[in-house]
Amino acid sequence: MMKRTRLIAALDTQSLDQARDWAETLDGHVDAIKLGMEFTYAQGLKALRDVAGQRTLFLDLKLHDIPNTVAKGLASLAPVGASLLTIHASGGAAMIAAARQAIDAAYPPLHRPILLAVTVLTSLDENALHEIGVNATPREQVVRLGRLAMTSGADGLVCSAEEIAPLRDALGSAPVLVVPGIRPAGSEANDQKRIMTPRQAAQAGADWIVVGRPITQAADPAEAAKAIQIELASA
Ligand SMILES: O=c1ccn([C@@H]2O[C@H](COP(=O)(O)O)[C@@H](O)[C@H]2O)c(=O)[nH]1
Repeated sequence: MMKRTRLIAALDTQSLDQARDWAETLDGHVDAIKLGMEFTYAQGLKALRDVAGQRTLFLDLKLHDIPNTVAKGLASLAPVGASLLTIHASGGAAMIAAARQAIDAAYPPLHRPILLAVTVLTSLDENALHEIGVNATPREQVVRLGRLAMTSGADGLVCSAEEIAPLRDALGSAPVLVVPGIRPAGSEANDQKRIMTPRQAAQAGADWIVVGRPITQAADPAEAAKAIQIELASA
């Protein structure tokens, strides 16, 4: 039987009141909330715990530094109690391995977060990759970085829905695949370049999808989340 694709709402705001309000409004309509650098830099770690409460928290800080710094950074995040955490796969094998070790050492075994490596940001297309000196298609680069990340100790990957099938072909069912760049039909792409609908991502085999503005900027965020859940359930 196919696993259900779960919905993470990205609560991208600097405001504590706004994040709390969205989290409460979306209770029962989403499976997890995402807080990232915008909220964390503005409000700090204690506010992450306040907003998350008993909810499943995807803490998307995308750590990318030398191995020692990433390891210490992840250890410092342990009190937040996030269920999913991100680092950049392009930080390299030693950095990813150091992140793995830090999580195994600093987090209690029953509360270890899923360590996700971001492959190629969903805001990048092939031209943008060429501009930063990567002469590969997003698909080739995602599979290359995905393989590196999984052999270095990551539990899963952040990718666009376009790369789910090639990643499954290359790496099988083991990686947890978390997929942003999701746009319900008819909604604006904004700064995202590699996008698919919730249904397409679910059909391709996403474990989780991450949806921000199509929910938070909707006239009725709870209705927008409900519509996405209906789309996921019927995929
Ligand atoms: O490659 C990536 C990695 C992370 N994100 C995050 O997902 C959400 C998407 O928000 P939308 O408003 O639905 O575009 C956002 O928090 C990003 O930081 C991503 O988009 N792409």
